Amino acid sequence: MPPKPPLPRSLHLTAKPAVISSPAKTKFPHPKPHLARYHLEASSVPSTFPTPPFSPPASPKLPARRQPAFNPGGFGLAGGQQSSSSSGSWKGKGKEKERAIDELRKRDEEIGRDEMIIEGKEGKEEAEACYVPPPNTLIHHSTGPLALLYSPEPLPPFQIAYETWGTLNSDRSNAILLHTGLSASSHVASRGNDVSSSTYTKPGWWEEFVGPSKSIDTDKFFVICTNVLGGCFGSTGPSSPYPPGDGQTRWATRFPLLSIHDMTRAQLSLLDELGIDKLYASVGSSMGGQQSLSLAYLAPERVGRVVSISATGRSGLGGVGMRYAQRSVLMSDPNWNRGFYYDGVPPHTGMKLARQIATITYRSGPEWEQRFGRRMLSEQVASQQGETEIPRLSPDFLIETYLDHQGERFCLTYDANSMIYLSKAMDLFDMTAPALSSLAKRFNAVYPDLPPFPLPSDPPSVNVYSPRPPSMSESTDVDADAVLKEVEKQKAKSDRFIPTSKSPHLPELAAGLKRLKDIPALVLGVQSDVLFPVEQQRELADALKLAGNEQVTYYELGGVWGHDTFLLDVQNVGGAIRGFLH
Ligand SMILES: CC(=O)SCCNC(=O)CCNC(=O)[C@H](O)C(C)(C)COP(=O)(O)OP(=O)(O)OC[C@H]1O[C@@H](n2cnc3c(N)ncnc32)[C@H](O)[C@@H]1OP(=O)(O)O
Repeated sequence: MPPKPPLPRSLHLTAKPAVISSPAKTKFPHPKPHLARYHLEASSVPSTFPTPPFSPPASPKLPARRQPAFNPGGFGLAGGQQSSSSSGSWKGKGKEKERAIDELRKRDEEIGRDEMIIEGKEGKEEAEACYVPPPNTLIHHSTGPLALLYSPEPLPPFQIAYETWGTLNSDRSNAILLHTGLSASSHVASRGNDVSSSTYTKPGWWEEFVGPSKSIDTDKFFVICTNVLGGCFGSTGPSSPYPPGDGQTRWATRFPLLSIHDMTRAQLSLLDELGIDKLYASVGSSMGGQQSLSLAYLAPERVGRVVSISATGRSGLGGVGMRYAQRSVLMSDPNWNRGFYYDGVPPHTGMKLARQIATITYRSGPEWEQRFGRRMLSEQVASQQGETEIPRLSPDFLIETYLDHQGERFCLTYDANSMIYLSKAMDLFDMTAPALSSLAKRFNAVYPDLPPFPLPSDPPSVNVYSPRPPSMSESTDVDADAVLKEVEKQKAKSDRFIPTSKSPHLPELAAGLKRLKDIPALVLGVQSDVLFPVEQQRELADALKLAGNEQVTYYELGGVWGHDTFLLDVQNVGGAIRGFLH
């Protein structure tokens, strides 16, 4: 058995106040082998990059199509007329369609991206081929509809795609549920479902973290990862058939607005099917960290440990603004067509630009200083040809070509509507007591017969899977005074507590997280993260402690990888998880 990776040396277990690790110690050059090949000779510029002069991509002319009523919240079925007519929107317009596809193909050939070109057969939705779930994905079918927090209409019976690694032990006590970030599939690692016989060896997005003897050791744990509700890799989402079972067309923006709590309630349905009463741990990064906290809130008795990496207890407005900018550029691509693009050409340009903005929030300026400096493509071309360098308007700084490449690589591999819905769900995430109470109030009033959405002050026995306690049946009103009183109580406590966080929201977040007070928690943040800044990590860790949780482990990492550190830093992030789980 290979030796276990050592525990990170640069990490500090947080005493009170939190100890901050010394600033960036990340080794550079970048340790990833495939980057090593990205030297600065012009010859190493990826062939996928357009060569100068850079001509603006021609927008394929789409045939006019009936515009569905825009209905992003999914309330009612205003866009429903689309369902019968949309697949026919290309009908009788074969030439126009061919021309549009030809133009797209020409453009893709120009930039050497022919392998990504839409492979759709005549009459088949082209976008579909690009985001199929991994072949070994398992599907959980819910037994009933899912009542949603922001919609008066429940989601009809849904499905959740998932993969597993390792073996569930006889008392079903070794299960770890991994929650993904925004755009990932359930494919965390290769050889899922049955390690010994699985031949599906494509590396997953946490390949170095999950496996036999790795940080999340599949010799010891039974690991489950789902594609999130609203995603596009096998779980029900905006690209799923609508009406369900009909298969004629897609939900598109008729899909109801989702909350992170809806996603985790959908996961509970899978845990029920697998017969797992209590998880050994709920682990997630970024949006996955939000899910991890949500699950622990909704079902504290079912979560043995909670891990939140580069996430937050309440979405900060810096992140909300950046995600809004991404959605704005995407939605202004005419091909987005108010979300009804499944029978036509997908919003390639909008997705590409949105991903460029996203990438800026995933990494960091200091990383790019080290990785690219102020070097330019024109410099390389000129030096190769013995000419004087002339800067270009088109992407020239290597950071520009990098962002261009990231956008290009992503834009047809993920569903634009899934991106919009999940990014909005991240924005809406707020675990402060007033926010949770108002969600509970709305949900419990709309669904008086269902198990309740718990109030922050409820004991663990009040949860989203047990019958509504009789005491709650009389009134679904939230006692606003009680919420305020709890916040005041936390405020008074915070005078005696020495927090590292300067957040004015600490007392209300602590009041919201009271249900997690008995669950050992790992909170990990990264100093160079601009999306979920380290202040939000301190806020979360401090709020948990203020709520009475005496088992909070807090790590703050240096390094330049920003938000994506959770995908890259196997030693420190992986080591912290391993130490916490054992
Ligand atoms: C919000 C949430 O909930 S979660 C968000 C999480 N983050 C993400 O989704 C981002 C996902 N990131 C990735 O997928 C990354 O590829 C990682 C983290 C897996 C690996 O990162 P790195 O090893 O640093 O590679 P990175 O992707 O940055 O760069 C490598 C690619 O860029 C290309 N590249 C590097 N420099 C340049 C450049 N100057 N110009 C053009 N292309 C470049 C390389 O050729 C390579 O291309 P390829 O992947 O097509 O072979």
